[in-house]
Amino acid sequence: MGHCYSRNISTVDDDDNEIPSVTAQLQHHRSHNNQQASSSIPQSPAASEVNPYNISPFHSPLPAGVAPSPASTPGRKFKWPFPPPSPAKPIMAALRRRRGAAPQPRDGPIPEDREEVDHGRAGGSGSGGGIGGRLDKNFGFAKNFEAKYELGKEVGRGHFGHTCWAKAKKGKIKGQTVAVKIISKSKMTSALSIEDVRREVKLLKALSGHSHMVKFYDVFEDADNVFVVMELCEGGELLDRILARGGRYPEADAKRILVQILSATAFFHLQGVVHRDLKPENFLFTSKNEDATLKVIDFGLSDFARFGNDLFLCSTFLYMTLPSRILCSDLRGECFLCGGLSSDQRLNDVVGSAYYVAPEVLHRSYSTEADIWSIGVISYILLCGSRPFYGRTESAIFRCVLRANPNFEDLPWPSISPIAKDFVKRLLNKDHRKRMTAAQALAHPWLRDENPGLLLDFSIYKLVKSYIRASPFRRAALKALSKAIPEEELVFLKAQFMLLDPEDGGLHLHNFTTALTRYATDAMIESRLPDILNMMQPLAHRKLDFEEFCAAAVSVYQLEALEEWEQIATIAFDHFEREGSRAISVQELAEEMSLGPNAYPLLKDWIRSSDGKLNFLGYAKFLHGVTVRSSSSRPTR
Ligand SMILES: Nc1ncnc2c1ncn2[C@@H]1O[C@H](COP(=O)(O)OP(=O)(O)OP(=O)(O)O)[C@@H](O)[C@H]1O
Ligand SMILES: [Ca+2]
Ligand SMILES: [Ca+2]
Ligand SMILES: [Ca+2]
Ligand SMILES: [Ca+2]
Repeated sequence: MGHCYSRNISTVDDDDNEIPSVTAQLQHHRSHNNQQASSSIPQSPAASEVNPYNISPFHSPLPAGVAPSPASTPGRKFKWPFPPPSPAKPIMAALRRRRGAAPQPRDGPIPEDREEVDHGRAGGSGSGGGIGGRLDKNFGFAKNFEAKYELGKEVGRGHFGHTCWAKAKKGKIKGQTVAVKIISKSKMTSALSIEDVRREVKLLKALSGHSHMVKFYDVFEDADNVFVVMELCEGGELLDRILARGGRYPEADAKRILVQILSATAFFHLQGVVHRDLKPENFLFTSKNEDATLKVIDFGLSDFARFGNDLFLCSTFLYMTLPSRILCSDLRGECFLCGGLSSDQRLNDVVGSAYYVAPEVLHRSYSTEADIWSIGVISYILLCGSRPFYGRTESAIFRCVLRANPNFEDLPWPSISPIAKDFVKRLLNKDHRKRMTAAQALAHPWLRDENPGLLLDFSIYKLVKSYIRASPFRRAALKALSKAIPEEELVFLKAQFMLLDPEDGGLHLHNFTTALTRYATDAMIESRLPDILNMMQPLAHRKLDFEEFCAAAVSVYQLEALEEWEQIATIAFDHFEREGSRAISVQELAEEMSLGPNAYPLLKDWIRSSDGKLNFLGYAKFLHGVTVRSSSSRPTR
């Protein structure tokens, strides 16, 4: 228990001495699938000895004898068990306990009962959807699917639906072959699951124009199903290609894949959308060609990003569910479970496949950075053929995600370029605030040359918003910091500045608005981005020149993750000391940081007794808007 290690896809399992031939594996796989289809009897431990999942290089996260999910894609050459996308068990178990029901075993099989788990969300009862209740499953979609399309064979299957080949009988795309994802209404057993399907269709439609998003054509329904008609991607899943190669990509090939993944991600993040289920099964190639275009699919777990209003889980709650001491000491703020919300209000969803799930998804609210983590996991797998976080059970994987540092020492890492390693590490930072954004990742020196062009980074908006709403003292601190920004980051900031189309050397509010409008889809309109723009109102009456833009748009957390942080902070502090010359009291400082009197003892240490100014330590902490645990309120970010 608690062992964290990554696995080599192309090597033998400790427990097995020989790798069976590919054909043998396939035969095992087929017979296993048949077995599953013909009988629902759980496998005995004896049966698991011949279970092909035991020889899978992707180790089953399920305990011995527990059959993996039946979801499988026909025609797939290799099929290793990936867990279903809902590591919701810990939260559900804790809720049950809170309601006085018996706890469920912590390391039991991953729940397949989607109806109960409901994508990891609690609160079905609160939202009016109960099993067997009268749910309105009418979406208002067209009803004449059969008149327009001729359905062919199945091309893929997931936990929520299966996808078939089809041919358009009439209309604009007459004669064209398409893919149809068929989602059964019988699986929609709560208002939330219906809402999820509605949102999946809405997002697919809104994001459809981008070159790395699957193209949406049409949507229909009948009494039993919803039919989502989209572009047919004939090249199969990225997962299959990774497996076919034994998991290792030469850097040049990995880069080609990642640039496509990241440009799609930068695009939907700019729209205010988080995918939440980025994994190699959810990227498809348009054709069988080696250099086929990659497309993102499956917005079934997606949602609009929440910006800056994080909710917190308390350590007691987490201690019950994920026994990790790191979590407890790390948590700050108010728990949304104990902090007065009733338990039938919606939890922050815990979604995404276990292997790709970001630490903050496991311990608090999260946003677009969680997708970046998943891309970090994919990058790691592409480059070295192993998973960075591995465990035999779902909670073992989670512990590993929370505690373990991925291995960058063993083979083949010594042969991988340091710049590629730096790239992966900057995606897999456990602190979501220190991770690169998708637009930054595309500008990283490892990818820069592959890159078709820089993209507007939505996170700039968040940073500028908090800068212009910060106190003058804090802005002065950030201005001092901007004098010490390393060249690499300056290049990125300059590019973002130019993308915002400055006038007479500076940016006005309308430059920010116009730049967003240029890229806006229907998704953006429904997202929180318009709220952020509203909060930038103070910029209507002034202008940010490049120097001040740097102070506003630099991420202190990201700088702090750099090896040179100490030097950067020292240079910045020297500037600040010269310019921020006024003496401050503890009360003033607490006010600047919106902290209560509880924080006074701590803030005292930040102020030099000789002259009442911030000391170096205080300056560095002040820059981060550090959270003081004992204080009654949190600073705004
Ligand atoms: N446009 C498409 N073209 C070709 N195949 C597709 C297309 N869309 C989906 N598929 C196939 O169907 C599979 C399932 O689709 P999708 O991921 O949308 O379903 P799901 O039930 O939401 O899956 P999950 O279990 O990951 O939530 C995909 O992994 C892929 O193999
Ligand atoms: Ca459900
Ligand atoms: Ca699948
Ligand atoms: Ca999927
Ligand atoms: Ca899905």
